Amino acid sequence: MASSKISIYPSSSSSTSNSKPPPGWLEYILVNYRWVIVIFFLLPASFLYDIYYYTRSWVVFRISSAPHNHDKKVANVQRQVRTWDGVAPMCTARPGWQTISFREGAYKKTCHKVAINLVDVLRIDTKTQTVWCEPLVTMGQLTHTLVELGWTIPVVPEMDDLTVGGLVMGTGIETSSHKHGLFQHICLSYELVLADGSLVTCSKDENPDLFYSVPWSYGTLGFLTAVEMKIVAAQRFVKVEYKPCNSLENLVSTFRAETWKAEGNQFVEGLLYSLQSGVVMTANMCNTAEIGKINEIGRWYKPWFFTHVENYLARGECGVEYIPLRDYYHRHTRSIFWEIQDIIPFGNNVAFRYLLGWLVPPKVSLLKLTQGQAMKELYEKNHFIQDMLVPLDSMKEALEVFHKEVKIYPIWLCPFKVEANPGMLRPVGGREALYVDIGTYGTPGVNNYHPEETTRRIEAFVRKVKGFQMMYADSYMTLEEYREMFDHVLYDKLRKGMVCEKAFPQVYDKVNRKFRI
Ligand SMILES: Cc1cc2nc3c(=O)[nH]c(=O)nc-3n(C[C@H](O)[C@H](O)[C@H](O)COP(=O)(O)OP(=O)(O)OC[C@H]3O[C@@H](n4cnc5c(N)ncnc54)[C@H](O)[C@@H]3O)c2cc1C
Ligand SMILES: NC(=O)C1=CN([C@@H]2O[C@H](COP(=O)(O)OP(=O)(O)OC[C@H]3O[C@@H](n4cnc5c(N)ncnc54)[C@H](OP(=O)(O)O)[C@@H]3O)[C@@H](O)[C@H]2O)C=CC1
Ligand SMILES: CC(C)=CCC[C@@H](C)[C@H]1CC[C@H]2C3=C(CC[C@]12C)[C@@]1(C)CC[C@H](O)C[C@@H]1CC3
Repeated sequence: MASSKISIYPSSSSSTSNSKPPPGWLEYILVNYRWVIVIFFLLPASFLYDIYYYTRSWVVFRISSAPHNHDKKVANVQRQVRTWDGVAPMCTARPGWQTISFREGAYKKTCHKVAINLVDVLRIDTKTQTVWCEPLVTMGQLTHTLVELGWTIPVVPEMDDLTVGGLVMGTGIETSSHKHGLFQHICLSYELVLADGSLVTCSKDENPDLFYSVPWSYGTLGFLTAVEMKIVAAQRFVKVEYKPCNSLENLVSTFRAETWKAEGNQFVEGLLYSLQSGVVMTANMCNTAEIGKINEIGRWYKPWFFTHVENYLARGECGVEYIPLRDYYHRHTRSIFWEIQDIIPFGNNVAFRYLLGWLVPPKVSLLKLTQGQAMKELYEKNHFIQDMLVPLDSMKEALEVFHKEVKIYPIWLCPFKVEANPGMLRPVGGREALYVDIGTYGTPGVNNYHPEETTRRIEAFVRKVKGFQMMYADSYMTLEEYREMFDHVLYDKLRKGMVCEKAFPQVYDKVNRKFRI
């Protein structure tokens, strides 16, 4: 069972078990007792960091100073671009350790850095049901602001430190994506500073080529300075129905049927605990709840969500619960999906939860900053973090491939639709199509795991079924393979037309494993 596997270290059967213990006492502690550093340093630091930023955002939003300052801050970005010396290409000055990505880009060391200090929610318009925000606004900050006012965005990628800018320039997904699409599909317009320092706005109707090329371009067409997004009414609870499945066929058919349902099922999610067992969850927002069925899973003493779901499987019972909306959005936040098992092995122990659960999780950025070389290498050799997006019709085959290649459980399953729009992401068959995100995070349970070769085999499978790879993870594709997976026609045209070639790196040189440290 998933909850028993709590080590990133090679299992005795693993072929990578030749990694030697690292030298130095600090590295020894970091590798063998990482939880000491996490509990005594990272958790308090994460807590203080959150308090500072939440207080600041709250004050700024209340005194409404952000809209006024926005123009000045954008002018500063324009000034930096206009005075760029033209030698090294440009990227944002956000340090690599701060990002929610498995690695840091090597280009951050060589590129000319442009500071984008744009961190605020600008305007919420409940009449037009839109919100304007700056690119460094985080998911936690945005939904915190919106939910208090009775609103939310239709797709809330749930790790709270993900930024609007990162999600627009890369991509974002959540369990409502089968209805609303990816994060970029809930965006109505973007404001950008281009390579020549000009400020443009783009939408479906204004500069549509740019609008459709921004997603998945990773900051290689211009600097994002504001985003306009749809908002929808928030309700108090999410009614979640848990459906345990005891065969792969049953799980796949239940998951697909629930995703295809025209009515209801605002959220659909699957957690697979072995190749033959998992739980499909369907959910809808509501304002009232049945007595005795409310579960505030966000409370600090509650068990990790994936272990809670596993109980339905163990009992073999369907179930219904009413989860407060923000607790639902956060359901995998406290346990960083299931990655926290490796970091605080006793984190789900009831005593720990009651005593220190309120401080969890440590910030991903601080974990990255303090992991050291030895820990980084251990993760590199013995850990696999990937989200592969495959057409729903290929779901069963894909899960079998993952089982053969890495055998990691739980697996996160999240359906989403890809609209037939121009841009990097062309749906299979050229028409709107449903896909599933297969999220695999953990220590491979196979003997022959090799980071590059195994990932390359999985990437080849994903290309074969006309799927996509999420680029925050390590991608080992060649340039030709990458261009086969992502349609570069419009992107190339814009890069030429907007003189981006000298101004920004090409996207492959930012996202490929070769260009990461
Ligand atoms: C000093 C202290 C005392 C506490 N006492 C209690 C108590 O008495 N009872 C109790 O139930 N709990 C208590 N808690 C724990 C608290 O309830 C948990 O931290 C809970 O998980 C967070 O709920 P919240 O709604 O307050 O979220 P917040 O504190 O607002 O947010 C927690 C984290 O989630 C992120 N986040 C917020 N909204 C979203 C969203 N929509 N999507 C993604 N990320 C988001 C934030 O960025 C933040 O990092 C305490 C915590 C502290 C620090
Ligand atoms: N649930 C989900 O959907 C999840 C999504 N992710 C992934 O995480 C990433 C987002 O992480 P986050 O830390 O927020 O973002 P990052 O800082 O990692 O940024 C991602 C990319 O967007 C570019 N970018 C960010 N802001 C701007 C801007 N203002 N102008 C131009 N380019 C910009 C960055 O450029 P530069 O390199 O120049 O800084 C970088 O290439 C996405 O790639 C997403 O796919 C990860 C986990 C979960
Ligand atoms: C829901 C989707 C689409 C993706 C979720 C991905 C996350 C589970 C990973 C994204 C970045 C990952 C990192 C780690 C754990 C898993 C992620 C959060 C670490 C914190 C693991 C410990 C290492 O020392 C640092 C890693 C940084 C990135």
